Amino acid sequence: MAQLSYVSGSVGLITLQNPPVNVLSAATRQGIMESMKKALNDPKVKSVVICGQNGVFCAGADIKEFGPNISGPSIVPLIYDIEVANKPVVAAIEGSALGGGLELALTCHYRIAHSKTRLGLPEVTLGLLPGAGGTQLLPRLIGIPASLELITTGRHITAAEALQLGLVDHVTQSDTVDSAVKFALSVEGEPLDSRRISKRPCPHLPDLDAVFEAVMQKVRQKFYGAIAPIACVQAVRAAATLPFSEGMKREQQLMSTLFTSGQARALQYSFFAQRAVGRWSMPSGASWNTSKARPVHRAAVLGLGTMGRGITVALAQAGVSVVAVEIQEKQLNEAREHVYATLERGAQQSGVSPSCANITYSHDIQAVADVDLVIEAVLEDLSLKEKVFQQLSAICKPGTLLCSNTSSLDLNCLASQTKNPELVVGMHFFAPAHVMKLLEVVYGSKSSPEAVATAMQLGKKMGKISVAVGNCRGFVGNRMLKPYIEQSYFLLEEGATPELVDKALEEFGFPMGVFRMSDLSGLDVGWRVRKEDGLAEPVGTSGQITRLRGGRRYSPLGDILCEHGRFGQKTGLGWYQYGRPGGRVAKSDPWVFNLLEEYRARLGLTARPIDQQEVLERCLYSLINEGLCILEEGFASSPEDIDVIYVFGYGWPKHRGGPMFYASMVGLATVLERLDHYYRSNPDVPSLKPCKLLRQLVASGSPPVHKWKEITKKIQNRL
Ligand SMILES: C/C=C(\C)C(=O)SCCNC(=O)CCNC(=O)[C@H](O)C(C)(C)COP(=O)(O)OP(=O)(O)OC[C@H]1O[C@@H](n2cnc3c(N)ncnc32)[C@H](O)[C@@H]1OP(=O)(O)O
Repeated sequence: MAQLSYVSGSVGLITLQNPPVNVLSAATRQGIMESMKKALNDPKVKSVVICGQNGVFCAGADIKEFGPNISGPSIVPLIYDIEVANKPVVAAIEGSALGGGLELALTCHYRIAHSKTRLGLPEVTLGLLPGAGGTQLLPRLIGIPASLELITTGRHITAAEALQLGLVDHVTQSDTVDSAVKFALSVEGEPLDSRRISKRPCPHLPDLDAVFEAVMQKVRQKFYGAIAPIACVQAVRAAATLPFSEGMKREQQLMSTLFTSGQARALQYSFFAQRAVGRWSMPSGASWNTSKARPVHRAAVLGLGTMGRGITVALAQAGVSVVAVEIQEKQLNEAREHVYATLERGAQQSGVSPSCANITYSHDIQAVADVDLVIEAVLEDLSLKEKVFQQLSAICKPGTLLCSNTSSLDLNCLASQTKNPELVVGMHFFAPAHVMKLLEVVYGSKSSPEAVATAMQLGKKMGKISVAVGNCRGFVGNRMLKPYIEQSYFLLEEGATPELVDKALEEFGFPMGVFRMSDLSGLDVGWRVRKEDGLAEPVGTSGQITRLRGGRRYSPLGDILCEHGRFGQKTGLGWYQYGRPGGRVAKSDPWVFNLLEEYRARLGLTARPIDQQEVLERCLYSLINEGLCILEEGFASSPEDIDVIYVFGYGWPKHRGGPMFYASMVGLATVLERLDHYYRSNPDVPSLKPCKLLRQLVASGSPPVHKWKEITKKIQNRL
């Protein structure tokens, strides 16, 4: 797991060998310890170079080993043996130096990095802090403000930025190990005291208290409810105020609290879940490892509204050549300007040149004739989309993949309009499409595994986390949102206010509560769908209100708001008031309170006190229940798929893992008991009826999420 070899006469070369990313597993730690001892005891060796095999230095501790019983040597004493070494030790950094990998490099006396290396201390994203001395060493090397920023965000930086910060000594474009060996030879025999970072004082900061106060406030706001960023700030403060050995003790103290926390478990689960969704499968048995993606050199985007523009930007930024089509001349010109400005802004932020040359614009649908893949993003109207798919099928060259960005329509209806339904898949992007990480890749009953593989791969190329899902109403994300929103309306009917519901959800960790979120996305969108479904009937001011529709309880409150022209932020009025159309600051609106009072009076409903616990239980457990139904029916293949969708598309707080993981943390038996309780008092609300899978999981002793598959498989096989 770590190999010592001898090069250039006097250099001991220690190579970490733990593919794919040389994590510091027990065996690797043991290997480093033994190799280091051997090299230091060998009189022929005058200097040491540490590198990683296959072009990757080290991705840090092995996250899979985290738990109560870690075996093998601990990281901290192991890497400090390096710092105290009496021979110069040089880190040859390429690929990645992350977490414990960077801390290993920090205890070396010199750091040489390849220009393409990424460096960082991402422990905070795993619910931890850099607990192998990172919080004490980094501030001594690069100062407190820069360390606070890197440690509390976990951001990966380039070698160029690392050089600028003083984190590495040299950046090379050529062979990193060769450069490091030459460098090691050049410093053999030189004094090392000044190279030992732990011996340096932390650079003085005159307004220390003010800096830490401001950062703490920022962190509390930005990572609401997350404990790791706060511990990171506290640990860096120890570096600024305590001697090194005391600071290390404080780091360990803070780390031990984080290490066993539920938040750390959730975030580490999420790390592996993000990677697991790439190993997709379909009910037919087709999967990622049996299906080959086609290359997509040229793609078209059809319809340049908000979504189409975002998708165009994301494709261009991924280096795909794009044909952007919009039949309305005015909209086409606006889109061209918008896309150009967005690409320019993005290029300025990332320091690369904009990708505008990759895009051609047309108002003629014939322009898509020779592309490899089309993403349709026209208005969410079934008959319009059906017509577009007929046209695409006639125009495109044979084999072109036809994708729809629909968020709710039946993909099979669109596929049935084409000559080759196997080439049709959904690519459901989230607004803004060039920013949001999530992509739902939707397979219809005839979609080929090759089509799914191609859409998944294209998503990855666009920097998305792509999740393959089945074609049910609303797919996975929006389908689960329906009972969540429904419960929030029922809560208003029973006595809650939008403020109370939103506060409970925001304190849980959502960036916005359900009502503020609905105001942002536009209330008219759901209203249109409900009208198409025959649910939203005009209520007016004197009309009869029926709360039972299609045999189940229905709340027309959202429809009533729309009837008053209150569509949310865009009209300046929704569940809140925003001062002007397009305003963003939500203020309570007495009009809404009056409406709720009148509404309850008309229906003979008596408002009762509702607490935050009830809001959370009803909104979240009904959403979780729907997720479990989706798993039961096989429209998602694993709980990880659902959790990734919710964390990356719907603002579910990352440190709570996702709805499925959260349910397992709360206890599936508790979720079942509470749903049973609410369903008993609301028998006309089917989404509160616990699904079969939930009962079965509880009956099987509530296994952890990664074991659910054994049970879902059994249920799905019986369907
Ligand atoms: C205390 C805590 C200390 C001291 C720590 O060090 S905590 C760990 C800090 N390090 C990280 O958070 C780095 C995590 N890894 C990554 O960011 C990326 O994997 C990467 C940038 C290093 C490489 O990215 P990429 O090339 O896209 O590859 P994958 O992400 O797909 O990874 C390949 C497989 O390696 C597994 N992996 C990666 N890092 C770790 C790790 N630290 N521990 C355990 N396993 C790791 C990853 O899950 C992939 O495995 P499979 O999913 O393919 O089985």
